[in-house]
Amino acid sequence: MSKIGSSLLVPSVQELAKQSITQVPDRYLVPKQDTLIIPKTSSFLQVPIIDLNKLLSEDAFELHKLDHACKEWRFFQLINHGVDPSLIESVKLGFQDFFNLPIEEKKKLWQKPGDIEGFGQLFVVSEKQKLEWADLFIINTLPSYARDLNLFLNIPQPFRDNLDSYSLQLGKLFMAIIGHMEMALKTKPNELLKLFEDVSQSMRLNYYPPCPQPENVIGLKPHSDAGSLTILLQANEVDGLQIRKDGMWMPITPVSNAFIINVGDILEILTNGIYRSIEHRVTINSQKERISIAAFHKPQMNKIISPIESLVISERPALFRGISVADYYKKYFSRQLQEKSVLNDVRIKSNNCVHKIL
Ligand SMILES: O=C(O)CCC(=O)C(=O)O
Ligand SMILES: [Fe+2]
Repeated sequence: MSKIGSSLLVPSVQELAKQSITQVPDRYLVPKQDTLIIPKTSSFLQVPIIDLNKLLSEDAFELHKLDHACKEWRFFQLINHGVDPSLIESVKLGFQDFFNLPIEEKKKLWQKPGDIEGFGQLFVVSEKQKLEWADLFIINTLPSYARDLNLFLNIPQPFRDNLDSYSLQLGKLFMAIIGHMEMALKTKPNELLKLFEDVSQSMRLNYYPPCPQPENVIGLKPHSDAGSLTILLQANEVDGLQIRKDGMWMPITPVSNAFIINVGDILEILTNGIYRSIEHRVTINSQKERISIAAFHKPQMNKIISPIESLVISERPALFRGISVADYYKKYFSRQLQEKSVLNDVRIKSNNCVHKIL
């Protein structure tokens, strides 16, 4: 498979954090993040919780809740999702061991110049740019024939097999969610689903070490995900994820046994802006490491993405021009992560209507 991007090689932050430094190197120091935060105790703002069991039993109210969550929050937590809880536990434990492998072992799985899979970072396009306080492991997981076997087969067991089962279960879960979104959006049957035949899934394992100056670093800059839907597993009990809500940042504490699901750019394009991608960021803790696994889902690289037919009507003309998935990702990986800048590039600019950028 041809490669869709690369990122400059950077040192491991996990190794740096092990050295008990008191002063963070300049490359990671960012201006203080805007801290307009919605307090966690704010009771009027409840992150939507969607129950997949209810959706599967054709509960009309739950379908309405899903639609509302995607329109108003662009983000929800999913319970009763059907993914095997013992598998999830094994994946969490496997993740810890995987990142705790000796650095010599991890180097065998490090990103190669010109590629993005493996241990490393993303969106590093200049030696001068500020870096995030995190290490990643990136891997294409579905369809299984698209896997880089050199990388995949070098993941130690039993983590490799667990990651394999986890990726298959999440792929099915993704299709179930999209199927329900299609019903909520009242598209023609299969209009969205058919784009995701042989769904392409990649995973990003995020490891955020503790930092002695947490307010001066950022774990993950404000961004929207490029894919259609992200299924995120917060893999330990440390908070850090924040979503942008009404111009403020809202910290998210995962509900137990739930997945965090968020709308990405490609779904915003396909739904003609009815479901919009959500900006989010990750802050760092002074004492504790944080780990998470994001699974991104997109149509195959050669597919053209543009607003689907039933969602383009005279009162709502197409908001985005068509672009191939491959070209979208090439843009995404060729620049620093910056809010919704790539999506804004494919937005149709019209004189009569000012489209909301966020
Ligand atoms: O670590 C998290 O909670 C969020 C990760 C994320 O946003 C991403 O991997 O795109
Ligand atoms: Fe993200």
